[in-house]
Amino acid sequence: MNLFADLHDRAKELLEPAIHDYYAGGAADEFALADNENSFARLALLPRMLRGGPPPEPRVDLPGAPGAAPVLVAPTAFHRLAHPEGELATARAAAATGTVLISSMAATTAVDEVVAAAREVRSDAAVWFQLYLQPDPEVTARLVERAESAGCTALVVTVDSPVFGDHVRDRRNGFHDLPPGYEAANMRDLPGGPPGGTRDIEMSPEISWRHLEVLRATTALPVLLKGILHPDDAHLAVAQGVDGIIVSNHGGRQLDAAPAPIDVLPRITRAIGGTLPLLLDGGVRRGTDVVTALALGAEAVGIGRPVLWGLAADGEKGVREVLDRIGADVVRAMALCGVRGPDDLTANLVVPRGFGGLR
Ligand SMILES: Cc1cc2nc3c(=O)[nH]c(=O)nc-3n(C[C@H](O)[C@H](O)[C@H](O)COP(=O)(O)O)c2cc1C
Ligand SMILES: CCCCCCC(=O)C(=O)O
Repeated sequence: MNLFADLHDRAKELLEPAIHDYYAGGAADEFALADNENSFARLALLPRMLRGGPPPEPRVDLPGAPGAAPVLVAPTAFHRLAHPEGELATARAAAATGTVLISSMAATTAVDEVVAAAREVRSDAAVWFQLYLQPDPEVTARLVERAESAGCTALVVTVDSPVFGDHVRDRRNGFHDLPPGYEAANMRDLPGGPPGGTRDIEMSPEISWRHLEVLRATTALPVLLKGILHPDDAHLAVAQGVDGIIVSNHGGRQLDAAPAPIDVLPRITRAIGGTLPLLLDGGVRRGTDVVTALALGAEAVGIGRPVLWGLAADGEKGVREVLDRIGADVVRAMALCGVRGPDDLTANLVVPRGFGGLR
């Protein structure tokens, strides 16, 4: 049971089983997928009492997103498979709640339309563009131009996908391609693609820090890396001058042996905390999960699947419900912990659950 269980149930009723499985599934034995939520359940919060003060107002300053909610919409692919309005519905709901939307390169709606939908609702809505670096730098450059001219305020480069994870459910269901009538709309009219058609997204083990250097030389937008788990990579990211890190195991969809992000966050915070913004995603399902991640060094967190469940259950209204629920739950969790906002959250509020009472 979590804050979104009813929306997941409704989404499961409405979605084609193979599409539900694509969204819900993880890689291989789904150990990482399960661990993402279970690791939060293994942590407890030590609340402070009688602190006085106004109700918490959780807002954070992020690259290209001042005063944002501390919960972001993580990039997820193919929203039109969940609802006919797809990414447009997600964008409107995110904008209405002051939530940063990280729009996936694998969206079924082009990024300029996504940003326009968000900005119709709120003129300063922050949309970041998620990017898989492509082996052909010309293709990457064209995608970056698209994101820039759409008005995205940051780029999120996903670095955990040198190959696609082994999605066992998709194999079993024969779900390998987008069904007819859908396209990865950002991949239209790119070099090497079919004339007037969409190019495949390539995941390639060739991609290295050198590609990132080239990218950073071609854009003035802040660049965050998504999918860092090893503290040594966090050091390298700092040395490269990136603008932020999202600690993530891709929702358990890539390396199944990867640890839960919340379990490695303290090491990454110790390694590089304070030098650049750290974000986290994977398994965040309650306000207390958000508070735990912020206490352990994250500035903000992303949620992936719950947004898809809201979208499938009730379009824009359903996504809004998800973002409103988690927003209110964060305020409640902070108030119950006796903190006024993210700045009051420190690692000594977090203890292992069942930590031994008087010991
Ligand atoms: C159906 C689905 C599609 C995803 N597509 C992308 C994507 O296009 N790009 C990306 O960087 N991450 C993608 N992710 C990973 C999410 O950004 C995020 O890391 C993960 O969903 C967070 O975990 P959660 O779903 O437990 O909240 C996807 C995840 C799911 C479930
Ligand atoms: C080769 C298709 C790329 C789609 C990527 C979507 C994704 O990241 C996922 O986890 O699914």
